[in-house]
Amino acid sequence: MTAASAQPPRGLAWLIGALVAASQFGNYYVYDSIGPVADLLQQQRGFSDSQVGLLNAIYSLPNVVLILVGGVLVDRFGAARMTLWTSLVCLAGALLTAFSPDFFGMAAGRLLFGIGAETFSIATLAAIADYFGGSSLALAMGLALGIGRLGSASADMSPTWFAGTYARGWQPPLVLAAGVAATSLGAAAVYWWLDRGPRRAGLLPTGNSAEKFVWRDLLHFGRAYWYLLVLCVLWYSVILAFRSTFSIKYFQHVHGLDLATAGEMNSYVFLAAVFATPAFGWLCDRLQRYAPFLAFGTLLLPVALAVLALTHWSLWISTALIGISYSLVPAVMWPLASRLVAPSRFGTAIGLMWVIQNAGISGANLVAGWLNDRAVASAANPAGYDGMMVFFGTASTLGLVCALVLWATAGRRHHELKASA
Ligand SMILES: N[C@@H](Cc1c[nH]cn1)C(=O)NCC(=O)O
Repeated sequence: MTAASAQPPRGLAWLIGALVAASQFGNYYVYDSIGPVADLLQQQRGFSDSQVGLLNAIYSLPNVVLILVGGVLVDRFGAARMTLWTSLVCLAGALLTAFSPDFFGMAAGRLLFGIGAETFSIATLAAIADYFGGSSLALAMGLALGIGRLGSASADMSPTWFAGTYARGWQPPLVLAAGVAATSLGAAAVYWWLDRGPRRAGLLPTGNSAEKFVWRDLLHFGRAYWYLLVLCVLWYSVILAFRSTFSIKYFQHVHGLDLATAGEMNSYVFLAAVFATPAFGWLCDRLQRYAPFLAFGTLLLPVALAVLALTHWSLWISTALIGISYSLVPAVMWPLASRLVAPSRFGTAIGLMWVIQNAGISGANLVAGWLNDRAVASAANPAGYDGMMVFFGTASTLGLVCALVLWATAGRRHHELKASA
C-alpha cells in the first residue's frame, strides 16, 4: 500500500483500475443476490425470515475478527495476490450457496463468501492505492465503489433482466450469481498477471512489508474517530440489512409490488450511487467540508424510513432519499476517516471500523429477521413489519445523533477535524 517513487504507466493504472472495478462488480452482485430470491426461498424451501436474514448475517459474522487479519495479509502478500486468492474463495462460496441441498450448506456458502469478500474489498482499495498515489486516488476509489454499486443494482434488476431464470425457481438465479463470481475471478487473475511487470520493475511495493500490528495504536485515535466509527456501524447496519436483505420483500408485502418491480425499485438506490458516489466525493474534496455533508446524508435515512412506514407517498420519494444517503455517506466517510487518523494508522482504523461494522450488520439482519418472524410478517399481515421499521428507524436516528455530535465537536473545517484526531 505504500507509494513507490516512480509510478506505473498511467494507461496501465487505469486498466488495472478497470479490472479491479470489474472484479468489485462481481463481488457486490453476489453479496446482493439473496434479496431477490428471499421470497422464492420462503415459498419453495420454506425458509423463515430469520433464516433469510442469517444468509446475509453469516457473511458478516467471520469478519468480526477476520477483517483485521485480512488487512495484515494484504500488506504482507500484496494487493494483487490477495485479490486473486480472495476472489477464488468468493467463487467457492457462491457455488456452495447455489448448489447446496439444504439450508446449512447454503449458510456455509455465504460464510465462505463472506470470508473472501471483505478482505477482497480491502485488497481492491490497496490495489487502487498502489496505482493511484497522486491526485486521482479519491476519484479512482469512488469509481471502483460506483462500479461495485452497479453490481448491486444488477442483482436487484436480475428478476427483470433474467425473468426466465427466476421463473425456474430459487436456484438458477444463484447459479447465475456464481457465474458472475467466476468473471470476477477472471478479472482478478488478469490484474494479478499484469501487476507482475511493474512489481518486478520495482515500481510497486513487493509485499512482505507489513508494519507490526500494535493493539495500543487503537487507543490513540481521537474522539471524532470513535463518533465516526459508531456512525459507520449504525448507518451501514441499517442500510445493508434493509436494502440488501428485507426491502424487496417489504415492498412486495407492504406496498403490494411484484418481485420484478420491487427489485427494480431497490436497484435505483444502487444505480444512483454509481454516478453520485464519485460526484459527491469530488464535491466534498473541492469544498473541503465533510461533517455537514455526512450529517445531511445520515439524516436522510431515518426520514426515508419514516416516509416508507408512516405514509402512502410514492415509493420514488423514499427511494430518492435513500439513494442520496447511500451515495453521500460512503463518499464522505472514507476520506473523512483518512483525515481523522495519521496516515500510518489508516489501515488499522478502517480494519477496526469494519470489524465492528460487520458485527452490527450481522446483528441487524438477525434482529430484523427475528422481529418479522415474531410478528408473523407477511403479505397477509403487513403490520408485522412495523417492529423491524421501528428498529431500523431508531438505529438510524442514533446514527444521526453521532453525525451531529461529530459535526458539533470537531467538524467545522477539515483542519479542525485533523486537530481533533
Ligand atoms: N465493509 C464493507 C461492507 C459492505 C458494503 N457492501 C458490501 N459490504 C464496506 O463498508 N464497504 C464500503 C462500501 O461503502 O461499500
